Amino acid sequence: MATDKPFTVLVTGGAGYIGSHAVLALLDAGWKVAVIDNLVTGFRWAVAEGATFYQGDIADEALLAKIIAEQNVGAIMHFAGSVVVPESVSDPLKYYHNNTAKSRSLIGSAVAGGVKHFIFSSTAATYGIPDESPVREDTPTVPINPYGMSKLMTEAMLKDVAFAHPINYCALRYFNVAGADPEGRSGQSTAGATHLIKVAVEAATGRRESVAVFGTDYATPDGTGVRDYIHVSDLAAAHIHALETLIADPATSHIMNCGYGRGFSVLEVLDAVDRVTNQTIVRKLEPRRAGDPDALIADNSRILATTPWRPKLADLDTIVAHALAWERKLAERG
Ligand SMILES: O=c1ccn([C@@H]2O[C@H](COP(=O)(O)OP(=O)(O)O[C@H]3O[C@H](CO)[C@@H](O)[C@H](O)[C@H]3O)[C@@H](O)[C@H]2O)c(=O)[nH]1
Repeated sequence: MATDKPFTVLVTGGAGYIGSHAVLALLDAGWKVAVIDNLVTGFRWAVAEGATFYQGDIADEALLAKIIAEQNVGAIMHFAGSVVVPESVSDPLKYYHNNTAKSRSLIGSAVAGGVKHFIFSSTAATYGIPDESPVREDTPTVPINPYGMSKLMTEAMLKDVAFAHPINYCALRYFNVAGADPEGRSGQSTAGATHLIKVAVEAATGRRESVAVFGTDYATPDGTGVRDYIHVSDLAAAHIHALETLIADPATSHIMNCGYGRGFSVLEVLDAVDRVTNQTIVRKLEPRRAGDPDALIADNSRILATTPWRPKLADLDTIVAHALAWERKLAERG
């Protein structure tokens, strides 16, 4: 595609769930895209054809230097990392290695290669169990697991590096990411997923017998946990708006929540899945899962005020319908 964009965007983890959607959104917006992914949890087929693919490790400094030079990389969107919260509790060093140490190496490669812009995939897990919801960016960050801390440490590195070197950054703190590309080009494929909407559509397509409802005694209207579910394609679009805002104004906000500012309970999500599929999935009421806050909803006023990003796919049934369509596609593939 002909492009008026000034440089290539390098997407780390572009074969993964969120990264592959960012690649699609960048290509759709006319950006030139390169992807680096080690394919440990990502899939080669998830990388859109228009992107130049490099299989390798983000901490491979020689490879990064080569990619940055030969692709004229001016921005990095950094998604690569480990993302399973309970695993981060049982194997914290894996998270400090994959998410923190390797990010340190990648940021070093960006500075050495003269990359000017860095968009970082951060998380609402940096807030831990906040005292109040909606959560603002200046709500204290007190992660309750190594996953959240590994991301918060990377935010801290970026802040210090951006002060010392000619690179600017934006860290996007995601709330609960769900759904799939509306055109069916990508989706969430990880086996053994634990995320509610993924689990629920697996049940709706016969890959599981039931869905556990973890806790019915939370301080929420129906007693089940409330989360701010954001469509993965809206999230991908937020990255492009963050990048374009950063290019226009390097002093723009460096931390932005990504959510819709509204929440749904576990039971409301399961009801949506029933509505969309016209069936009733089996609910198993179980005790609370360790470390789950009652409610986690983004205050998204900063990203709305700072960038032109606006939610387009916020309807819960739409999110579920897209997740379901992708799940059916996976089932057909076997
Ligand atoms: O089988 C399930 C799975 C989840 N839940 C509940 O559903 C809600 C959402 O859970 P889940 O989809 O697992 O997401 P979270 O635990 O909210 O964590 C997400 O949001 C975090 C940010 O706070 C990110 O860091 C994590 O990567 C991301 O998984 C919570 O109330 C869970 O207790 C169930 O009741 N049954």
